[in-house]
Amino acid sequence: MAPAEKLKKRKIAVLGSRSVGKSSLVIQFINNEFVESYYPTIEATFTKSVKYKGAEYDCEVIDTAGQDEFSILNSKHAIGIHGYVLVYSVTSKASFDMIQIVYDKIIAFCGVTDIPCVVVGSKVDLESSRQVTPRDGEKLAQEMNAAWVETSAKTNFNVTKVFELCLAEIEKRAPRTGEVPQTNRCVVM
Ligand SMILES: Nc1nc2c(ncn2[C@@H]2O[C@H](COP(=O)(O)OP(=O)(O)OP(=O)(O)O)[C@@H](O)[C@H]2O)c(=O)[nH]1
Repeated sequence: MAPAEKLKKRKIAVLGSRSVGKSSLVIQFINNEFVESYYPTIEATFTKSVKYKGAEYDCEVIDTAGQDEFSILNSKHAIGIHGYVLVYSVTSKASFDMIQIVYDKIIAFCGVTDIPCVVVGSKVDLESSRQVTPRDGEKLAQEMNAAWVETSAKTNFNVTKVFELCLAEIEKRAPRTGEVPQTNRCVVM
């Protein structure tokens, strides 16, 4: 097998409201650690090789700054991205409402009707502060034709699963490997 066939490059962007635990999720996935203190992210990119369903993936994970309804989608978070991890906190209804807004921005920017995506309810260890039910999370993901999962970066619950589900969503739509994701939008650089 040629090296290019062995290692499939996949670029995954992690988006969502501020402080929902995007960095914690990514750091738990990459470094297997949880940091309690909060430092707002500007942007950080991490790489990790992941073995999934017999194939080796070279994953580039982009941890973005938190979004709100007024943020403009950064072209770097749309062009060349294979899949999306959209994170809300189960303890914040406002962050859950932001998922649809962010999703709509990606769809509009890319000029497509469907994107490989996993909707993630984070901080599930804080059950007593829950504001978003699993049923609501799952329903929203279904409407987006996306996967859905609840996680805790703190207890390392379902963290790897997030990225496996994202790879599965990517592969579902792009069975031929190594393709650069398509956008229908012209971009003036
Ligand atoms: N209890 C609990 N706290 C968490 C979890 N994940 C993150 N946190 C805490 O939530 C706060 C924000 O986490 P970050 O990972 O920095 O959030 P973020 O979404 O990257 O934030 P921005 O960079 O501002 O967008 C930190 O104090 C974390 O320790 C979790 O699974 N459980």
